[in-house]
Amino acid sequence: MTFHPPTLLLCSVLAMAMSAGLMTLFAFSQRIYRGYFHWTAAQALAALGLGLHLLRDTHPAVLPVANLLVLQWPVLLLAGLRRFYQRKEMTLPAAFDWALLVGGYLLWLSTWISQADLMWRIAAFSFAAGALALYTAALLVRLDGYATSAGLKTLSVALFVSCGMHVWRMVHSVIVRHDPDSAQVLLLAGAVIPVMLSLVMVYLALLLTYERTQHDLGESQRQLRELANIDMLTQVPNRRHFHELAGRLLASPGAAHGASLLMFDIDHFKGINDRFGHKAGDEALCDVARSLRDTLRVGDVAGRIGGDEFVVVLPHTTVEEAVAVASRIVDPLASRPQMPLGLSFGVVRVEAGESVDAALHRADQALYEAKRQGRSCAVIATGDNENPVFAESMPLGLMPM
Ligand SMILES: Nc1nc2c(ncn2[C@@H]2O[C@H](COP(=O)(O)OP(=O)(O)OP(=O)(O)O)[C@@H](O)[C@H]2O)c(=O)[nH]1
Repeated sequence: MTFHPPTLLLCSVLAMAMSAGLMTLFAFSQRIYRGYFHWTAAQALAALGLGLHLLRDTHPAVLPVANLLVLQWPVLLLAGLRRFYQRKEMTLPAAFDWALLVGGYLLWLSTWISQADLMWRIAAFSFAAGALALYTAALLVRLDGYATSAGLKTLSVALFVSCGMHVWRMVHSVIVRHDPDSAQVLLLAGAVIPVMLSLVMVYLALLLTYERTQHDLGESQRQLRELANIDMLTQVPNRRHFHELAGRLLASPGAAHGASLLMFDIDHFKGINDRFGHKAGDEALCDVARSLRDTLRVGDVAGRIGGDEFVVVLPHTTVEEAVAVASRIVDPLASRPQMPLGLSFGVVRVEAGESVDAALHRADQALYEAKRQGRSCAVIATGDNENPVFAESMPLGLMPM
């Protein structure tokens, strides 16, 4: 089978122009990301470069422009990827891309000027194009998102294949140079490579856009969940989320057995707000939350359930051990340089099968009793919710304010 070179070239140009057109159309109808226009420009310029090849027999002077437009493709593709991904993710700076393009182009240009033999000219061009494809593929596989991106994997495979075809084309143009069948195959390869890459590029641009949209959507959902669950001031779970977490914890087999619950608040917090201002009050709340987070183990569940009111569920912990935890929460707050803070605690054991609300109710009564007994202390409540029995308060080392 023989091919008619101008017809083959025209088909390639049309395919590339259509892919550039499709990408442009997509850009105007969808939300696109940074870098997308570089990819579209790479396609359009390569199509233009191939189109100029149609004039090479009648106007040989167009060749230097035509080949530069074809060779730029991997470098503009990388420029787009550098904008799409974080700049720091690429292992080499952009200057390397452009230096390689200039080097490859000058190699072909000097061969074109110095060699009348068409085969050597083809070999030089294939060498430059193959090196650029290999370099681009090597950078892609080192990207952080490579392992999870079908688009990047497809593109890198296409680039490796393209590199292989260029090497094969180079070897054939130099070694099997006078075989007419080979000339046909070389011609076919020269037309197929750009079309293959441009089709992969359309797929990649759509897929990367889709992957980025999915990623952004997941990130927004994560942020929304955080906004709905976490108290923004203190960064501990809010009341609703605490109920969820504590309910799940107490329902888990074994965890409910031997769990304790601590409810505490800052003594005379209203006075702190009134005397030092709301900002100082907010800072006090943040310091309490920090001490709470630093003290808890993995598996403990804490929450801010009111203005200055916090609660903690400690699985596999006796009430005596829970009082020791309370003391550890208070310790750093006692040496606060701005003003020492006093905390009062209600401590209860969570009975097997008991709901979070029932345990909270008893802890609230114990906290009230701790306030009544002079604050800066912990009171353990036993018995049931109707008839709680309060133990003697245990001071937690802070002077009452
Ligand atoms: N700075 C600040 N204050 C808050 C916040 N939420 C609630 N408050 C204030 O916290 C104070 C809570 O005070 P009270 O519940 O009366 O208790 P208290 O003054 O600590 O008194 P005792 O608990 O009896 O020792 C109120 O004045 C609320 O306005 C907040 O997010 N930031």
